[in-house]
Formats: sequence, structure tokens, C-alpha cells
Amino acid sequence: MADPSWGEHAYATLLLNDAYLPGALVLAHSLRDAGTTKKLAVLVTLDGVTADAIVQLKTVYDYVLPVPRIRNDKPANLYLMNRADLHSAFTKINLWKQTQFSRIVYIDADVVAYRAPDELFDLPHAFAASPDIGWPDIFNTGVMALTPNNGDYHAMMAMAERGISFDGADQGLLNIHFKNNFHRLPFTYNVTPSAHYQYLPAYRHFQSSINMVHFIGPDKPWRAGRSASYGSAAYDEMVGRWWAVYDRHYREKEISQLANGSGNYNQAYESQKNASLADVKFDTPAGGSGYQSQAPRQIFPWESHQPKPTRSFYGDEPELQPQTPSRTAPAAKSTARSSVTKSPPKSPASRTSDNKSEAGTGSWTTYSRTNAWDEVPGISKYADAVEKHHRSSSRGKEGEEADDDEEDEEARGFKKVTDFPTETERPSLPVTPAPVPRGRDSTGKVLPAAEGVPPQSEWMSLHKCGVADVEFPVKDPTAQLEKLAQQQSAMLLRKLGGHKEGFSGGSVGSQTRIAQSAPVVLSPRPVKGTAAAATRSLERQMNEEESGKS
Ligand SMILES: O=c1ccn([C@@H]2O[C@H](COP(=O)(O)OP(=O)(O)O[C@H]3O[C@H](CO)[C@@H](O)[C@H](O)[C@H]3O)[C@@H](O)[C@H]2O)c(=O)[nH]1
Ligand SMILES: [Mn+2]
Repeated sequence: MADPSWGEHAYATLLLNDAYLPGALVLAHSLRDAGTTKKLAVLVTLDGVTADAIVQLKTVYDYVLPVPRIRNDKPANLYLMNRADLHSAFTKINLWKQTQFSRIVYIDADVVAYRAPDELFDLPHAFAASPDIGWPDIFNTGVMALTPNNGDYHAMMAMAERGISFDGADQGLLNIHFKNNFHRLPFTYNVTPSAHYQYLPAYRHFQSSINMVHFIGPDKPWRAGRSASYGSAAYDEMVGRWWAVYDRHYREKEISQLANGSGNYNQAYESQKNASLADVKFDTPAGGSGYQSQAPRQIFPWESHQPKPTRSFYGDEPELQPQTPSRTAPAAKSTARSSVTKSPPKSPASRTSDNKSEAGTGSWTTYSRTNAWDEVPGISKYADAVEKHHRSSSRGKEGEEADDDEEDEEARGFKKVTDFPTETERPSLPVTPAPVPRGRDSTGKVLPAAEGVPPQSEWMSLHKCGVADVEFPVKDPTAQLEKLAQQQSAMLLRKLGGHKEGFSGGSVGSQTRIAQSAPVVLSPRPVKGTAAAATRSLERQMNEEESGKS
């Protein structure tokens, strides 16, 4: 019988036990929300993953594929990195046995996709991966584009049986097997934030090109809980993106289960549940009373006679913040498969510095105090421009106040110093030279007439004869000027078109040859036919004039 998945492209992840179930679910949702057109597969070891978990996986994955666990019987090297829990990471080798797929993009379960990197399926290379942050000459095995084949599979199985791996897990084995025979993907496909080392300026500069974030190490977002802070704004932001996806699909369900007193929780949610309890207990009718003793000590006198709060329910609260913005399609795009819950995207990724002490004051404390869009360069640039315009128009009347505004803005840290104009923006920056009086220099001295400049009448007819297929009404100077302005902008567009090509090639590295790289920054209409010929001819004409003058 023909296998219907033969030759298909599929994203695949791995689930060895229920402990990573929240990760696997969030990963799948993040890809679907981003509008992927590819199938989703999860490899599961049935000795570790429960039936309940498989039911959940089936709501969002197209294929749940049981695979044999491959354990490292010589796990000594795992202790070198303090990750004894990775004793069965060799199970990833099963990916190369999935020859029903022509191409697999493997993604660890601790990854959240900011956009769906479907272009990785079109790479011509048999194997591709991003650099590892701990040793950038090798690749990280959390994101890999691969072509399943029995040769690699058997070679790596032979290594696994002998425990050949410098870290005791799959990354140490795969890097020995592939050595330098891997195509190096940009880091943006596997951004591995570290709470210990963060190159913040680079993060701010490149954050808009992040494709996927991978939470390496033992502290996964779902273990630390929604409100944990890692002491790094960048890290917290990325964890916030993971929670935004989680909340979009599961927060409402979680809350209704708690409100119903349903204790029927999957074990994998244990730690998560505790964190959620802290977050939601005051949203639920029954929640408040048991926790009054945790209310903070009174500080201000009016706190003793504050009005009694009226009951409020989850869903009544005002929308404090929109969904974390993403360059991906909205949640509504997700398919019918993601029918676990139909949570509207109302819960933001909430990050607070110390939720535990604030828990007693209610769930609103877990909302972020920043706007999610503060980090979107396009929006902050627009806001900048609006403020600047406002300032310059008010400066005339109330100059001093306007200056104060500017100081405030800096104090608020509104400006991001790495927020440079992009390549495509730079040429369009307006230049307004100071007016120089006609026929005089800056000191007012009368200048001699320029030599070799044709009189105005000739200047107009000169252009007429140079431009093919374009009729110039020589006698009408206004129309003439308009025409010139149009040609001027056509030329500029053509120049920018050249920039665009360079940009899309460079964004992923030209050697990666990634097809249809998604975000087109600027798409000028091609200047066609006679108009193009006219523009070229005009350009030539102007060049000749230029050289003729000097
Ligand atoms: O108890 C576990 C442990 C792991 N996994 C799966 O195995 C993957 C790898 O484990 P993970 O905790 O994500 O490892 P990392 O912290 O990311 O550590 C690095 O080192 C690992 C071992 O070499 C590689 O597998 C990773 O890709 C690499 O990023 C996970 O994402 C899951 O898909 C489970 O399902 N359950
Ligand atoms: Mn991982």
C-alpha cells in the first residue's frame, strides 16, 4: 500500500516523556500560527509518553510517530555538562530512518518559532544546522534541515551503540559524524539565548530577523513558570514570546479547568499549574478568599479604608495589551487541527520581576508594563516621526517645553540607539539645502554667469530629442517639470530595486540560496517598456550633459 506521506516535507520534533509536552505543543502552534504549509510530525517513545499526552499531540500534529528509545549506555560525558536527563537524546537518530519524508526540518521541543521557516525545505544541502553558542565551530542539534537516508542512519546507530559522543548526547555524536560536512545556517534560525552571556546590542540590532528561539539548558520556560524573571530583559522578552503562544492556545482552558475545580491535570503541567494558580486565583470567583493572608502589608493610610472590590471574572478585564506582535500570521490562521481551545488572543505574555510577592494583589500585576510594540522598530520609528513633527510644530510657540519633551523621551529610554535607518530607507532621506539667493554667493557678492550653460529654451529642447517615445510639450514648463519629476522617481525606484536584491540575498547569506525569503521590504513596480527606455535614455543624456559641462 502506498504511504500517503511519501516524499512529503515535514517539520519534526521529539518527545521522550511528558515533561516536554508543553514545549512540543507550543512549538507546533507557533508554526501553525505563522501559517506554515508543511506537515507537522512528532517522534514519540511510547515507554515515556502517556496516552493523555498523545491525545493532546494529535490535536496539533499531523503525524505522531512511535520510535524506539535509543539510550546512551555510556553516559559519563553527559555529566560533563550536567545533563544526565539527556540519556536518551540519541533517539533523534531515528529522524534519518523516516524515509517516508523527502525532507525534514527537525526542531527541538524547547523552541518557539517567530515565523515559519518553510524555506529551509528548499535548501539544496543534505544537512544544514546553525552554530552552537557554546562552541560556534560546531552546530547545535536543536534545529536541523535533513534528508532522511539509511546510510547516515546506520552509521550513526553504530556510533550510538558504542557511546561515541563527546557530550554523551546527540549533539556530540552528530558533530563527530558530520564533521564539517554541514551547511551552516544563520544563527537567526536557532537563536539560543543565555542568561549568562547575552550580546545585547546584537540582539537589539537583529531581533527583527529572528526566525526561531531555542531555550537550551535545563531551565525551560514551562518549568520556570509564567512569571519567572531571568535578570535579562532580552531573555525575558524571548521567554515572553513562548508564553504568548502558550496563552493564546491554552490559558483559557487552564483557567476554566481551575474554576471547575477539575484536578484532572496532566502530570507534565504540574509545575506549570502552580505558576498558573498564582496568576489566576483572584480571577476566579472562589479564588480570592484562601489567599488573603498573603496580601501585602499596608503602607499608605488610605489602604485601610479602600472600597471593597466587586467580583470580576476572567474575560471581563480590560485589554491591557495586545498580543505580542509577530511577523507571522495571526492565530486565526491556524487550522482546524489546533482545536484544543479556541482561546482568543487576549492573554499577553506577562512578565514581572517578582510575582510571588505580588500575587496577593491580583492577576493584573502579572501584566507587562511595557507595550509589546515598543520593540517593533517600524512602529517606534513612526512614533518618533509623529513626536518629532509635533515638537517642531509646537517649538515655535513653546520652544522650552518642546525641549523638555525631548529630555523626557530620553529618560524614558524610548530611543533605541541601534535603530538605524535601513539600507532601503537611507537614499530617501530628504535633504533640504539652505536657500542661496540667486546669482549671489553666501556673502552677497554677485557671481559671474556660468560658462557653457545653454539658455533655457535650448535646455528644454535638448531633453525632448533625447527621450524616445515620450512627447514633451516644450512650450509648457509646468508639464515639463512634472515629467522630469516622474522620471526622477522612476530612476530612484530602479536604484532601490537594486538594493532590494542585495538585501534579500544578504539576509540569509547568499550561499544559503534560500528561495522566496519571505519579507519583501520594498517591491517597486518594474519600470517597463517605453518608459524604461525613456528613463535609460534620459539618464544617458544627463550623464553626457554632466561630462559636457565639466
Ligand atoms: O526529558 C527529555 C529530554 C529531552 N527531550 C527531547 O530532546 C530534546 C533535546 O533536549 P533539550 O533539553 O532540548 O537539550 P538542550 O538543552 O537544547 O541541549 C543541547 O544538547 C542536547 C544534547 O546534545 C541537544 O539535543 C540539543 O539540541 C542541544 O541544544 C528536547 O528538546 C526534546 O525534544 C524530551 O522529550 N524529554
Ligand atoms: Mn533544546
